[in-house]
Amino acid sequence: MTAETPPARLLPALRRDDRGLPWIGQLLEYQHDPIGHYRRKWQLYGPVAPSRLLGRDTVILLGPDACGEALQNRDKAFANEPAWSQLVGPFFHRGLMLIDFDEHHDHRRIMQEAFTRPRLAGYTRNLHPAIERGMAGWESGRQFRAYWRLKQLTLDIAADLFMGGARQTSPAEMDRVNRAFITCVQAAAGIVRADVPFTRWGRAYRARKVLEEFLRGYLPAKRAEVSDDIFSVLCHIETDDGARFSDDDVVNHMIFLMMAAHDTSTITTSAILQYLGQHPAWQDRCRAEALALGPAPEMAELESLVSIDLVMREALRLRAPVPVLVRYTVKDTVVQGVRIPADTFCTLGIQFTHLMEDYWTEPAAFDPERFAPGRREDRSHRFAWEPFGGGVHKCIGLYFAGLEVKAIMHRLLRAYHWRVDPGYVAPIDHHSLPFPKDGQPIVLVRN
Ligand code: HEM
Repeated sequence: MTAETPPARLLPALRRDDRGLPWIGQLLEYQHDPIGHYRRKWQLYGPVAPSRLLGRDTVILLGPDACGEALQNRDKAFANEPAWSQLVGPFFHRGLMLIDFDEHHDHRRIMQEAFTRPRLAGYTRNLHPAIERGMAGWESGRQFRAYWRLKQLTLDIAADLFMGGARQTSPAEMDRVNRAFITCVQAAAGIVRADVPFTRWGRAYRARKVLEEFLRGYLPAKRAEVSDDIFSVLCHIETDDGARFSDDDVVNHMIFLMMAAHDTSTITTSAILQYLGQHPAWQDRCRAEALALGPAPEMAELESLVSIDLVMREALRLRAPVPVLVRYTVKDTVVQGVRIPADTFCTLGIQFTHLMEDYWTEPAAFDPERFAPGRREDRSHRFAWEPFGGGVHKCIGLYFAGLEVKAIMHRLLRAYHWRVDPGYVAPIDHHSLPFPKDGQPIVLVRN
């Protein structure tokens, strides 16, 4: 501590009237209205707020300064594995997000090789046929639930791009694998957190086994032959000094990547669909850009879709697919002058930051121009806009995600137009990642 640094303050005590239910604590209040809950916490305690969740004391970090400190993690006090493993650990263990410090650095260095620009350009070329196949049966003029359609689409894209279509797999087997992924993701919302039959966690333990067996079955073939799907890429990539992934690493990373890639992209595309349906002028503007390109644009062309890019950024702000990050302190640390003891579970309120009036004008309004040159409200603070996280665990797939979302929107806009009631408010389920409970009904009409 320097002479000017004031001594760290103690974490405020949790008020008697702010404890929630026995054991569950404030989980239900969060799930009912996350932003309202965090706003109240911010008013009561400021950026480092005490809470109680599922029988344990928890700290909520609010605002870009507090979240930024944890993400930068200068004193290496915040670890990912002990935090995320409590939410999704048994099902996504040893995925990149659930590895820490030196080991994480080593794995990330290898995985980076799977996301270089030439590789991304290759994935982009494969995206278009996968999207075309996935959207082939979409009807015109009839209502359907957009969220579930898009979820199926992103799963199909992932099967193609990540596993090379898993060519010897029957549709029934692929369906079983897709359902296993969904089951693992849904485990995050489980209250009973053990391998107990008929619970979300119990089902997810069995689903993880399905995924492991499936991927292990393909491993020898993927090791033997080089192809441009991510499964094969993970089998063959190597750093300059010869570091490679073991078979276990490949299986663990594949399971995590499939999970990380599909729900997040589904949430983003479905939010964009809603906002463009409610803002026809933006839809027309985005369509004009999409029509100016050919049917299967290259990576650089997708990157030139300026309006779709602005809309995507705004959708990620308003409906961050990962609204909260979690961390666990492996030693005492200080955030915003408040001492957080070792062994504390912390949540970082990313979505809350995205709606703070200090950094955004009319934060609840859909206004993609706020990201345009000249305004750049996302630069109001280094950590004002963090849908992909920050620091060493920042999303490694963020460019891939942008390309996938733009490729889907490019095809949708060229083929269809649609309207959504301006008064429609998506009824969001906040049990794990935020999704519209009504499946987001929509009518797409062929252009
Ligand atoms: C709109 C889409 C996406 C969003 C909003 C998103 C969001 C995030 C966030 C917030 C993190 C940080 C987690 C933390 O700090 O604890 C993260 C990490 C990660 N994401 Fe994404 N993601 C998206 C798409 C993807 C895609 C498409 C892939 C893979 C192709 C991917 C792979 C990963 C991986 C491997 C990590 C862990 C990185 C590490 O720990 O080093 N994500 N993502």
